[in-house]
Parts: sequence; structure tokens; C-alpha cells
Amino acid sequence: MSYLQIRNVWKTYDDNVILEKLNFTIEKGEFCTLIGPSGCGKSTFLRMLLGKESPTRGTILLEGEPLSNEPGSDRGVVFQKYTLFPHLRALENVMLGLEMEHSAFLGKAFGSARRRIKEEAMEMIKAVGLEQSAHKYPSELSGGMQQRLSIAQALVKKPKILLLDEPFGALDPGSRSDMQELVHGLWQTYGLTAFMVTHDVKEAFELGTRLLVFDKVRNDPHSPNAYGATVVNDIKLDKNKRKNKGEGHVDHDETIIA
Ligand SMILES: Nc1ncnc2c1ncn2[C@@H]1O[C@H](COP(=O)(O)OP(=O)(O)OP(=O)(O)O)[C@@H](O)[C@H]1O
Repeated sequence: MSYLQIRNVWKTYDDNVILEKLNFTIEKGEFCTLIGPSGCGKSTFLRMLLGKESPTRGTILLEGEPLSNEPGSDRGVVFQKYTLFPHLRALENVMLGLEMEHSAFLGKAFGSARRRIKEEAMEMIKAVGLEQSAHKYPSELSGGMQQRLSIAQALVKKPKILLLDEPFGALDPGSRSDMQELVHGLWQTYGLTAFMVTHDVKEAFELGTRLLVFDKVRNDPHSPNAYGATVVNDIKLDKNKRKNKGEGHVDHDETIIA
């Protein structure tokens, strides 16, 4: 059974068809990069994977079970715009997700639970290279560092699926390439299944083990919203260098079609 099954998924907002007839499966440990024209529904698709939106038609199954309607801790998300709390230090920003899990009411843990949470958060802070800045506030961090922190926030809850929506769009080229390396390393280390929306075609080819190209196949000039986008190209990328060695190990050499 495939890890993630997208079965005849459609998404419409009122009369506007955004996505139509999405039909594909994803195996554990794949790194899918998503490209397509602006406004074609890539972020909408990520939001459905996150559970923030439901398909209008069709189903999404994760390990054979319908995806829950609520964002769960099995899915971590990183947006282009940072989602950091300005009044919390870097370490506290990462701890917060675990503290909320521990006590949604108080958003705080005490005693040994707090010590464990702090250790886990610090481990993640180290994994993203922010050890020296753990006690700084977000405003004291560069854009690249803030994005590292967002990634630590997303990964600290050990999600199985990492969703990245143009995560490097606001970064300068140097930071961008550092971040690509970081995300790729974390994907390998933690055995993640990743989906990343990007407008950078080179990045999509370089990072992905699979490239999904979204676009419309049908267009009615008199009714531009009558048809939605779908996956018009699904390219398995031959990446010897990209082997996910984590829990969700997939030897991509064995799954190459292209
Ligand atoms: N909550 C909503 N209600 C109504 N329309 C929406 C909603 N969310 C998105 N849309 C519309 O759905 C379409 C797809 O938006 P989406 O953000 O998914 O595209 P995208 O491919 O990610 O675009 P971009 O590459 O520019 O980020 C757009 O026309 C947008 O206006």
C-alpha cells in the first residue's frame, strides 16, 4: 500500500475550480517538489495535505486512513513568511510546540517535563545550526536564521511529513543555498516525506526526488474558472546523491522511472 494516496481530488471555492482530478500516490521518504504558474493551486494542495482544507471531492489517504481534518503533529509546515513569536527567545519558540502538546490549556510545562522539552528543543536548535543564538529574540536573527528557526519549530514535534511552502523565497542566494543543504540533510536524517512548493525550477530539480508540475490542461477563455489545474507532469528524478537514510528509508535507485 502506498504511503499517501491522492484519489480523484478536486478543490473548488464557490464556482471557481482550483484543482481537478488529482490522482497519484507518494511513497514514504520521497521529496516532492511542486512547481506551476502562480495561482494554480500549489499552496491549496499543501493546505489539504496539512488538513487545513478539505477536498471538495475525492480523498486523501495517509497509510490507508483518511487524512484528519485538523492539522496534526504528524505534519510539520514551514512557510515563506516566518511564523515566530517575537516575544519568545529562539529556544522558547521551539519549546512552545512541545509545551502546547504537553498542556494545551497552559501552554507551559514544569519540572522534569519542562527539562525534557528543553532538551528536545535544544537538540533541534543544534540540528539547524542555531546553538549560539538559542537565547536571542527573532528580531535579533537574520532572515536565514529565522527560517532555520521556523524549520526547527516544524521538526521538533517529529512530523512524518514536512510541508514547505516557498520556504526560501525571501532569502538571498547565499542563505538560500545553505538552507537547501540544511533541509536536504534534515530530510535524510529524520526520514521525512517532504513536499516543497518553489518557483525556482533549478531548485525543484536539484532538491526533489520527484517533481510534480501543476497546470491547467483545459482552458475556457470565456470562463477562466471553469477548469482547475492538475498534475501535468510527474517526473521521477534520478538522484543517486539523494538517499533518504532515515526511518522512511527509500532507495531511490530502485524506484527510478525517468
Ligand atoms: N480560501 C480561499 N477562498 C477563495 N479562493 C481561494 C482561497 N484560497 C486560495 N484561493 C484561490 O485559489 C487559487 C489558488 O491559490 P494558491 O495560493 O493555492 O495558488 P499557488 O499556486 O500556490 O500560487 P502562488 O504560486 O502564487 O503562491 C487562487 O486563485 C486563490 O485566489
